[in-house]
Amino acid sequence: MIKIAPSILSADFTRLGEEIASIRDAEYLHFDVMDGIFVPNISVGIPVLEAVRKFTDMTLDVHLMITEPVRYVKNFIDAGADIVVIHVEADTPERTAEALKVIRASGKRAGLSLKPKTPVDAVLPYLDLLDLILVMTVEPGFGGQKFMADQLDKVRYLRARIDERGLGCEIEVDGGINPETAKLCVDAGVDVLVAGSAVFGAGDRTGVIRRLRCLS
Ligand SMILES: O=C(CO)[C@@H](O)[C@H](O)COP(=O)(O)O
Ligand SMILES: [Fe+2]
Repeated sequence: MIKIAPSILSADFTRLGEEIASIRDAEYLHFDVMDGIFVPNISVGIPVLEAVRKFTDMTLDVHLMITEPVRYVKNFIDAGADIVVIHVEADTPERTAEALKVIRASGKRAGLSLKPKTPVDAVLPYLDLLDLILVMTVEPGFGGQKFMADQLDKVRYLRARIDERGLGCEIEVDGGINPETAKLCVDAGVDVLVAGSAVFGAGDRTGVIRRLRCLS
């Protein structure tokens, strides 16, 4: 069963509660955090995550696009994150492993993401520490960009490595996902589809979530 993770980056922040209520058919709520350094944009952070946590019991999938995330992973867990995804490019290998261990030691799910230009084998040393790998299918920083189909080779490669080792790690894709590109991702072996503009740009949220699951 494919999981859908609407990204609230594309939601109407003046009506955030209603927007979250409109996507309760989805499995995860994707929460993008940008620091203006790791990516050329700044989004929302800990106080907004705390407010979202109070409002919903959905699984909160927090995508940290920040440098040296080990400094803040505990704060995001305390604010209510269920899954904390950091970037493999954001710190040294030692501190990346340390951050992943902190997440798991807190009883939360640990994720690692890679940017389009990062080789797929960058995440392999961390496989035993991971509950989720997030393959970026756009350059991180902005919603509404065009899907990069060449990133699906990474998905196929990771699917094979995860399955041959019998791991439970999920593969998530993020960027430019709509009902057409969702089908390509699912065929390549993706478990979780992040979608921002495709979900929040649609009037019928239930219908678009169903179409993203490739059910109709
Ligand atoms: O992490 C990011 C962007 O950096 C994403 O989660 C976007 O928010 C996805 O938006 P769409 O491409 O689906 O509009
Ligand atoms: Fe994201």
